[in-house]
Amino acid sequence: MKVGVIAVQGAFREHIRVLRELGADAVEVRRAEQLEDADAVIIPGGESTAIGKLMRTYDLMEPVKALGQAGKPVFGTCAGMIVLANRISGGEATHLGLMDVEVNRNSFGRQKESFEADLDMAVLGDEPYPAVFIRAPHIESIGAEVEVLATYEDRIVAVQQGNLLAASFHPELTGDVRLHDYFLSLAKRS
Ligand SMILES: NC(=O)CC[C@H](N)C(=O)O
Repeated sequence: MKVGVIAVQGAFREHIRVLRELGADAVEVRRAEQLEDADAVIIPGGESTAIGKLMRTYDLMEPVKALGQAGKPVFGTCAGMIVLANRISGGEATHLGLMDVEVNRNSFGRQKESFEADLDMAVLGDEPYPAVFIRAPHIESIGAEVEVLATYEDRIVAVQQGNLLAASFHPELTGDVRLHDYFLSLAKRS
């Protein structure tokens, strides 16, 4: 199982570490060729404007879009979720626009820069999932094909649309590998 992690900015090293711990062949992606035989892709957290700009500069937008449209799993965390969205509140220009969600970029920002919260996520079992939020976005609205996986204080913070997965928080920063494991299970099925 080869998983490409977009490695232009942000927390890509942490994703690579978790994926390798789970036995996946994780590779840092900075060139389109590195995505050629990828079974799945992760877009990490960081800063969405920077990630979007660098993905365009390195010609990574089209190949990632093509993988997602071909049914390969794509997981966006925090800024990566913003990069996946097809609407950004305030009318900002979108990036990949693959996922039918509207995101609010800095909904948990300023007053609460970062925090941890236990989330109920039925797809991960009964045990609460410890989520780390850092200047986190949330999902304001979703299309008909999108399933809510978790909410925090009535805000949607994790979603799935078939092969596409997105979370407001940073699953690569907690010791809990269940969400990466779930993502890899989607890749095995596809
Ligand atoms: N930790 C994060 O990835 C923060 C994302 C940030 N709010 C953005 O707009 O890109």
